[in-house]
This record gives sequence, structure tokens and C-alpha cells, in this order.
Amino acid sequence: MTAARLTLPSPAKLNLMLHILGRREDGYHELQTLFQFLDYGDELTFAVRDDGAIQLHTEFAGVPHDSNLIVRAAKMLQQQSACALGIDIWIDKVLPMGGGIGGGSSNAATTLLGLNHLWQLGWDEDRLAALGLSLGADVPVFVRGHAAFAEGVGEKLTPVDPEEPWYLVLVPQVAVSTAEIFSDPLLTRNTPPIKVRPVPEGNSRNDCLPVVARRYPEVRNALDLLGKFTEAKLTGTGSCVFGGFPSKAEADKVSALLTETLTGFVAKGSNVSMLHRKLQSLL
Ligand SMILES: C[C@](O)(CO)[C@H](O)COP(=O)(O)OP(=O)(O)OC[C@H]1O[C@@H](n2ccc(N)nc2=O)[C@H](O)[C@@H]1O
Ligand SMILES: Nc1ncnc2c1ncn2[C@@H]1O[C@H](COP(=O)(O)OP(=O)(O)OP(=O)(O)O)[C@@H](O)[C@H]1O
Repeated sequence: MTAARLTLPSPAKLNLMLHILGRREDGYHELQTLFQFLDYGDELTFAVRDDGAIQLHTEFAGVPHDSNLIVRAAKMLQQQSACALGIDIWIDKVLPMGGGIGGGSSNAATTLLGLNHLWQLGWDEDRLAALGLSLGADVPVFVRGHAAFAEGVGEKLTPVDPEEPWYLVLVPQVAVSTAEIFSDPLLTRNTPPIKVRPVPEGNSRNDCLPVVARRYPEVRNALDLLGKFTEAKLTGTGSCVFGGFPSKAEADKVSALLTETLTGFVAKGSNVSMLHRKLQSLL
């Protein structure tokens, strides 16, 4: 019998590179990006209710429950599967919002996979990923749970296995709006598509970086600081900045230099998301 209560991780992601190829008629941008997970994230706890209600018990500053991706994912899955059960949800939120590390999208994916399990719906990954895409471009990769080269708006995924270094992720104290960056007239939108597979070395650029760095001095500072120790990169549309290190000790050493005004965390890169490792262990 399936347990009626479940705690699951909701990991962060990094975009190891991000190219913008063009803009579609609906305003969304065609991308090529490389996703890898971090062994670092939020934790969601779910408890089944039999009255059909969907209740999030943790308050989010600035995000009403009706627009929270956790609640939206749960309601959409309940509706589309015609499930009569409900759910109580709690979250231990550690991922910064508007940081480009996919917290909201990851929470939505953890909710979809957790409820599929607890409500015993038997939906396959294709169906859950398609539902996830309607909630956000980054949701499908979290549903699939494997590092991937992504195309389209992020939904055409090819699993890949890049190196898994330790990362130091800097968290500038500013939230960047993804929509605002994608609508900036100065954004580069005509990078030629990479046609060779696997993606050749040296394609580590993020096309959003010049626009984000121009708008946010906090992000510029973080890039300058980390750039003294390793190649410093922007994830997604920011605000987080990251760099890889061969060992935890080396990442920790740089992390120890951070001040109260610029914080960060050290985490291992992972090609199989910790959500999927946990779900696998339940089977
Ligand atoms: C930048 C990335 O984080 C890279 O992983 C993602 O592409 C963004 O994914 P996301 O946060 O799930 O984005 P969504 O919530 O789907 O979109 C937020 C807004 O960003 C813009 N947007 C997003 C993705 C994309 N490929 N093109 C866009 O133009 C759209 O204006 C959209 O209204
Ligand atoms: N469960 C949630 N967690 C975080 N943000 C949420 C959630 N639900 C809705 N949001 C909204 O989504 C916005 C983007 O949050 P998110 O944490 O996904 O940003 P991000 O890391 O920049 O994402 P991405 O890398 O996908 O662009 C938040 O500012 C918030 O308004």
C-alpha cells in the first residue's frame, strides 16, 4: 500500500550554457541550453486528504497561494486526472526566488511526481512533463530528472552526462524577472544553432548575461568576485552566479571569503536529480 504521507526533495538546476536562437510568434524564445541539477534544494511534505481540498500550509512572501506553482500544479493534476483525493502540503523553502535556479519550476515538478505517487494515478513521465510545460518552460526537465541539452523553449530534452563538479553558487540579494530580461531590446536573439552532438567544448556562454549584468550591479559584483577564482557564469536569467571546482574543499575555501552582503552555497552537480533518486528508493 502507498504511504499517505511523503517528504520529497525539490532540487535546484543550473544552466551550464544558454543560447538564444530566436523569438517565436507567441513571444517565447527558442533556446539551446544545458541543464544540470544540484544536490541542494527545498523539501516538500505531502499528506493525502480524502475531502478533495488542496491546502498549502507554508506562507510565501509576495506569492499568493492561488498563483503558487505548487498549488497550481496540484489543482491541474487533480482536475485532469479527475482525482477525488486532496492534499496538505508544507515546504521548507531554501532556494531563492528569481535566482535562475528554477525553484518554482522544481517545486511544481516535485508536486506532480509526489501526487502521482500518493494518489496512485499511474501517469507516465511524458504526460506529467506535458502538463508541467503548461506551468513553465523549466518544469519538464525537473519532471524527467536527468541532466539534459534542451531545445525549443526548453521542452525538447536530450539526456546528457556532463562532469559533476562541486559548485559555489553566489546569491546576489536581488530577484530578476525572467519576463523582463526576455523582453529587453538589447538581448542577443540570433545565436546560430549548435548542430553538432555532443555540444563541443567552449560553448559555455549565457546570452542573457550582458543584459542582466547591465541592469543589476549586484550581479556584476558577484561575477567579478567569483571570476577571480574560476570561470564565473550566470544561470538562466540570474540572479545567481556559479563556478565549478574540482573538490568541495576548494569550493568551501572561496565560499569562506563571502561577506554578509553577498552570500552563497556550495553544492555538488548531479546528472540524476535527488528527487528521482528518492523516488527510485521508494519503489
Ligand atoms: C531562462 C530559463 O530559466 C532557462 O532555463 C527558462 O527558459 C525560463 O523558464 P521559466 O522560468 O519556467 O519561464 P516561464 O515561467 O515559462 O516564462 C516566464 C517568462 O519568460 C519569457 N520566456 C521564458 C522562456 C522562454 N524560452 N522564452 C521566453 O520568452 C516569457 O516572457 C515568459 O512569460
Ligand atoms: N513555489 C514557488 N517557488 C518559488 N517561486 C514561485 C513559486 N510559485 C510561484 N512562484 C513565482 O515564480 C517566480 C519565479 O520563481 P523561481 O524560483 O522559479 O525563479 P527562478 O529561479 O528565476 O526560475 P527560473 O530559473 O525558472 O527562471 C517567483 O518570483 C514567484 O513569484
